Amino acid sequence: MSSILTVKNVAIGEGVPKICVPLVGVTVDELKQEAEALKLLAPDLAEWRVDFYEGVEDSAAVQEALQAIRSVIPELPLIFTFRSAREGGEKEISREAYVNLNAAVAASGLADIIDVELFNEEDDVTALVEAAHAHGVFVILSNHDFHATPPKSEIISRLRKAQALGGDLPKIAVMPQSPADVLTLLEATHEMKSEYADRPIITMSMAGAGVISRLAGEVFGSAVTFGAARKPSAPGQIAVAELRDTLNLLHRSL
Ligand SMILES: O=C1C[C@@](O)(C(=O)O)C[C@@H](O)[C@@H]1O
Repeated sequence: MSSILTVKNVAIGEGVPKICVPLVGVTVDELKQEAEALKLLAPDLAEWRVDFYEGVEDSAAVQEALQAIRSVIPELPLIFTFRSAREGGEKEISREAYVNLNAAVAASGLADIIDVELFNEEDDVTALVEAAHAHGVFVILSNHDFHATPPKSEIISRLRKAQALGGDLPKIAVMPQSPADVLTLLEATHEMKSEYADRPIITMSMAGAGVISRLAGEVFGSAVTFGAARKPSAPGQIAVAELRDTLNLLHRSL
């Protein structure tokens, strides 16, 4: 597999890390307004965090919102993400609902990438990866620790598992308790990228201390960085314009 993943015209894994902006609206109207505001920021990708949406448990309402978002940003690669409460998201839904939700969106042709949490039943993960790929949809296999930073070996082992299970973009977000934890995430990223990954990976250390990891992906090996429009979807996301300036500054220095 190539170490670059091209989604619409965006080459993930090449050059400057790609900027993704999350949509976190509760209603369809809010989502439309957010999508309009996001368009002006011209990010490389958008992520719909469906766990914030009031209609998340109603499949017709999810399709309606997805169509509304798509009508505003038809060309932008779109990630569909239900982030569970146990991994820092807004809600918890049943195992069956999670699988059905993601499978329906993968089949709809309205999202380019679905985010599947690695720590689901392995059968569910494999089934969702297969279903997505059957529809030409890519998969982020993700893991989040909102409390701590696991040891380097554990971070690498989770990213390798995500790759082994067929995730097109293995991803991990961890919380630093100290500057040393940020270094652990950066070292794990660099080692994964240089020793094991045959595809782009996404990593970040969250909150203020971790901001450096959202800026330095091109140096250490993370291909996508999440920036905030109005409201961040996780601690440590910075505004898109500042993010872009810093990414470009680092790119020019390399
Ligand atoms: O997993 C991620 C990364 C993230 O948690 C962050 O820290 O930027 C933000 C989430 O919206 C996204 O799904």
